[in-house]
Amino acid sequence: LGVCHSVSVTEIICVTEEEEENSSKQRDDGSWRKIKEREGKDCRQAFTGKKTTKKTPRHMFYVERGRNHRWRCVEITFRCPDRAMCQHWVSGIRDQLAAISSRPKQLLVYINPYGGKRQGKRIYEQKVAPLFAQAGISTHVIVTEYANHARDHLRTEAELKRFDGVVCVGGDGMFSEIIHGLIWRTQMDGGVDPNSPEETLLPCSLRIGIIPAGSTDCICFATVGTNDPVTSALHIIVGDSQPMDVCSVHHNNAFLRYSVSLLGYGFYGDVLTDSERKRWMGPARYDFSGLKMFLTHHYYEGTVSYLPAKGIMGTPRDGLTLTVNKCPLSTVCVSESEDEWRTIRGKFLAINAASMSCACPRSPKGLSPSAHLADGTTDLILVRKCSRFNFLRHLIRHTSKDDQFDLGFVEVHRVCRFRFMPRHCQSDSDLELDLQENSKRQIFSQICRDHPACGCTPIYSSWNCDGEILNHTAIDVRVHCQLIKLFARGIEEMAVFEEITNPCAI
Ligand SMILES: Nc1ncnc2c1ncn2[C@@H]1O[C@H](COP(=O)(O)OP(=O)(O)OP(=O)(O)O)[C@@H](O)[C@H]1O
Ligand SMILES: CCCCCCCCCCCCC/C=C/[C@@H](O)[C@H](CO)NC(=O)CCCCC
Ligand SMILES: [Ca+2]
Repeated sequence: LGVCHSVSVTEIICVTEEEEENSSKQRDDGSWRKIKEREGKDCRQAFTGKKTTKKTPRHMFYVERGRNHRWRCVEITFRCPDRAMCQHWVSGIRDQLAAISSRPKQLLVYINPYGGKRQGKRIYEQKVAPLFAQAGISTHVIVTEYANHARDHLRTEAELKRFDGVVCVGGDGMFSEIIHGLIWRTQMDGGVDPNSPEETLLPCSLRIGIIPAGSTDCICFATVGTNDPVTSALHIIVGDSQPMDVCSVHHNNAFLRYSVSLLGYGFYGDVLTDSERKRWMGPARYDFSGLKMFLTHHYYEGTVSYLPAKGIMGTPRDGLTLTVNKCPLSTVCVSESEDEWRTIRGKFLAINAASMSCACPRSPKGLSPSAHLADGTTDLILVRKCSRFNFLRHLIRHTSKDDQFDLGFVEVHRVCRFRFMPRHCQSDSDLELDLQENSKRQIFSQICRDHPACGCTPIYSSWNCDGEILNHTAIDVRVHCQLIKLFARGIEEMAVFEEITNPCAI
């Protein structure tokens, strides 16, 4: 009593009416249902000014915040002796909900039934579909039958005009399929050539929701704050919008792939190559291959050149984390002239470009904790050849509050473009020599597999591009600011429960 409980209209999922009071009753469809009474006390008072009434319960479903950024849908029952007054409230709430134009009404859903622990279909059917139905969202669901099914459907067939958004049920690999389909389609429809690295790409208008059902799910974790299907479904229903950068990756002016999370050469490339052979292990394959590649301790030589970002977007060492929809005021590569480029040659254990924090349950603060999702930059992290002990210190710091960049062999640059050239790729004659050298080394490394201390190292690693292996090692990467939008709002600071305004609402 005397407690004031308020719910923002933007966080109401729906209101429903029951025609009779708290007892078993017959519904129009002939079935029987017991009305549950829950938590209605405070709000019942707000509606009636009286303590108890017994007529015409109205149920309101709304978002309640739990721990660790999790959201739940909870129900409140209102009772009111005055039917007209009650009706007035219900239709008032419904009108206000209908006026929120950012809420999706029709969604195109792709489910990868083989991602993560192969639970995608069950997760969607049991946890997500009932919420969408309750919120009055209609869906067209496609369960994929093969890899790239979703990408190809989006590229050519999907009737995108019918929908307000696309939902991806799966992991980072499935999300990657969705963005490849959507970005490609958007460029084709707008007459832009996605093969040219110099083209300014057209932003995609449809928002994407991620229902996590993969192995790492780092894009969901880093944009919502948790890997929880119900939380993601609620962010979709309330119509959140979070813009996000996308990197295009080219090789010799030919398009290879897009990346939104990690582009990693060396350690993360090798972990991925090794773990792909162990898909049968499920998510544990990354731990196994991670340990193996840590022990293997390969380093790679090459040249990294980059265009530093300029503007007011801070540095990777700021120690700030992304908070709710704080969009950058300005970003950017002020000039793209050649003399702005910087070049670093060396021997690297890892070259990582993190366009967002890459936070995931393995590393709750991520590869680059202050990386912004939507500032048009990526954080280029160079880990030079060092001892196993030092590399372990660097890795362990991803799991604690310690700064993983505060080590002599690690450097980090906020950039909007970069290129990588493996050392042995620099000219055709070099390449021939190196191919010979590489095959010799590979024979050696075969022989020396059990003796990692002897230092045999293959010449090339591979690029891990959001969990997919790239076919080329020499790449040209460019960040496209806010090319896509998610049904998310970044990670909320726990104190910010009241009205949240989006300074760059779209
Ligand atoms: N029906 C399907 N059959 C086989 N592969 C599929 C199918 N649908 C999608 N895929 C592919 O499965 C791969 C893995 O999917 P997903 O990303 O959902 O799970 P994951 O790899 O376990 O998780 P994460 O990417 O988070 O590590 C993706 O590259 C996707 O292209
Ligand atoms: C001794 C303890 C050391 C612990 C060190 C933990 C450091 C973890 C950093 C995690 C970074 C994840 C980056 C995410 C990349 C995704 O785009 C990609 C696709 O899902 N996942 C992987 O490549 C899977 C990558 C898996 C890496 C292990
Ligand atoms: Ca970024």
